This record gives sequence, structure tokens and C-alpha cells, in this order.
Amino acid sequence: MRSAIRAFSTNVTKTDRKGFVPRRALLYVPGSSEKVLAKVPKIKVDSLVLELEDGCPLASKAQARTNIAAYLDDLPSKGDHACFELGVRVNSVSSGLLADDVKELSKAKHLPQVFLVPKVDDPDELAAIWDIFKTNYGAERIQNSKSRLIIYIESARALLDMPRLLATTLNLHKNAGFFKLDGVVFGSDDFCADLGMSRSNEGTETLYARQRFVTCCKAFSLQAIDSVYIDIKDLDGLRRQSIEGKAWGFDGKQCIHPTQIPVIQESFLPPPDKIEWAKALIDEYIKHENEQRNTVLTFRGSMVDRPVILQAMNIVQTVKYIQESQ
Ligand SMILES: CC(C)(COP(=O)(O)OP(=O)(O)OC[C@H]1O[C@@H](n2cnc3c(N)ncnc32)[C@H](O)[C@@H]1OP(=O)(O)O)[C@@H](O)C(=O)NCCC(=O)NCCSC(=O)C[C@](C)(O)C(=O)O
Ligand SMILES: [Mg+2]
Repeated sequence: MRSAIRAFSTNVTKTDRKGFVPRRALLYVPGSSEKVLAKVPKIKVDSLVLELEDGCPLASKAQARTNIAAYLDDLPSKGDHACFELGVRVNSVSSGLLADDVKELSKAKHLPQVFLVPKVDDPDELAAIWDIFKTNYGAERIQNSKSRLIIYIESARALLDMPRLLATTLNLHKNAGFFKLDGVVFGSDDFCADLGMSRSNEGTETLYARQRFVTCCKAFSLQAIDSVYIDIKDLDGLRRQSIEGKAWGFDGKQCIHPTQIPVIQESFLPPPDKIEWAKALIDEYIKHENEQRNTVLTFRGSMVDRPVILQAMNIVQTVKYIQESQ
């Protein structure tokens, strides 16, 4: 009967789970500060992103590039990192700064495990992005690397054009050998600016956008990373929005301060009672199937059909992948 569960499991997610990277919290560490960079190996977070874009003032960009390139060049000397993944967020192609970023980064012996490219607004920009990476790293180095790609949706136009943007990025990997797209981030602050919205801690103004965003990500089996919560002191509000995002299908959330990490990472793990419920339901389902009854059953007083079993399997798989990958 385990085979029935396995058959179900393959339907649960189309994502290739080989090399699964948990990205419950994605922490930005500004590359301009050597003092903060020195702490990087010890920061325990799923995904740690060395920041070159908006977290880095224009006057410090050159210094930040040099710092990050030196960090990557000398990576083995830093020892084991407590984070699961080390990435770099470069500047957008429209800023005119991307070529300088990639030129400097490509001088380092090592590539980051993931490149994060913000403000991808138009499918045509993707060809320009690929071109900049290819010119500096060379196609072969890119193809031989295991680095992944994450892009950002940060404007009304990008949100509406998401299916085309995601398909074009995935095709660049398949047809040209660009880094494999693994996840997508919702840049809520730039999105609010683009639409002339006033952002709030409750986030009601981005409700439609976040729901469309997560739906598009899941249609392409990509990880969906939720908005940044800029009120660093308000950990209750952060927890509320993290739990909300998790319930909507997001895989993780951006993070700007170390105190936000545990709140986000805990929120993106299913709670113990939900894990217990999911395991017990799957056991009950196997028993039920053994007795060859209808696949609709009653469990703890509620009707359970296939979609509910799939949700239970998602919960069990998420916990399993996070435990196995750390
Ligand atoms: C807000 C800031 C200035 C307050 O920085 P602070 O130093 O004033 O804070 P603190 O509370 O005094 O710091 C306490 C300790 O934590 C450290 N610390 C503090 N922050 C970090 C960090 N991120 N990573 C690692 N360590 C950090 C800091 O160095 C200090 O260490 P110490 O006690 O040993 O001296 C600071 O937290 C920071 O620079 N955060 C990152 C900001 C950033 O990168 N923003 C851009 C990403 S969000 C974005 O772009 C939007 C998006 C997606 O694009 C879109 O929605 O559109
Ligand atoms: Mg942004």
C-alpha cells in the first residue's frame, strides 16, 4: 500500500526535489559592511543573500562588489557555513549596474549557490541578463556550475506577465544552459511604489498581488518567497504575516534582520499538531485503502477526500525535506 502513497506523492508536487533547498527565511546581508560580512559563516538561516541591490547605497556599491567577490574567492577559508545556501542579489538590468556587478563577481574562484536578479519586468530583459552573465562567466562555466537562479517580480507589469517571464526563464536554462530557475520573490515594497500604494503592516493592499503571485509560481512548480516585513520591532505582526503566507502556499519569506529569522523559520514549518494530524490521516488512509473501500473517508469527524490527503502529504513531505536537508 505504500506504493499507493508513493503514487500520490509524485502528484503532490511536480518539483524536482533532488537538490531541494529550503528557503523558509531568506536573509539579506548588505555586502558593503565588512563587519557584518565577517559574521556570515555563523548565521543560521536557510538562505543567506549577500546584498548588492537596494540594501546597499549607491555610493557603497563598488565597495560591496569588491567585498562579495573577495568573500567568494576565499570561500573555503571561511569553513562550514551555518546557512543552507549562500546567494548574491545583484542589481537589476534596468539599473545599468548589473554588468559591473557580474564582471566583479566573475573574478572570484567560486560562484554563489544562487544568483538573485531583481526587477525582471519584461521577457526581453532576460536575454540581456543571460548575455551579461555569459559575457563575464562564459557559457561553459555557467553550464558546469550548480548555481541556481531566483528572479523578482516587483511591478504591476511583471505581475501580469508572470507566466511569460517564468516560461522564458525556464527555457533559457533548457535551451541555452543559463542557471536553473528555482524560485521567485515578490518584491512588495517596489510593487507598492510602482502602483502608488501605501504599504501597511497588515498588507491588505497587496492581497490580490500575493495571491496571483503564488498561484503563478505553483503553476510552474517554483518556490514562492513572500514579501519583506519592514517593521523590525513588530515580531507579532511578522509572525501573523508569515503564517498567512504559509497558509496561502508560499515556501518562505524575505528577512532583513537576524531577529526575524526564528519567527519566519518556525512559521514556515507546519505546527506539531498539524504534523501529527497529517501522519495519522495518512496511516488511516492506508488502512482504509487496504480494506478496499471508497477513497472518501471520515477522519476525526471530518470528511476526507483526495485533496485533503494531498495536503496531508504536502505537510509530511515539507517536514521530511527540511529535516533531511539540514
Ligand atoms: C535595517 C538595518 C539597517 C538595521 O541595522 P542595525 O545595525 O541598525 O540593527 P541592530 O538591531 O542594531 O543590529 C543588531 C545586530 O544585528 C546585526 N545585523 C543587523 N542586520 C543584519 C543583517 N541583515 N544581517 C546580518 N546581521 C545583521 C548588526 O550588525 C548588529 O550586530 P552586532 O550586535 O554584532 O553589532 C539592517 O538590519 C539591515 O541592513 N538589514 C538589511 C537591509 C536590506 O538588505 N534591505 C534590502 C532588502 S529588502 C528589499 O530590497 C525590498 C524588496 C524585496 O526588494 C522589495 O520589496 O521591493
Ligand atoms: Mg525591491
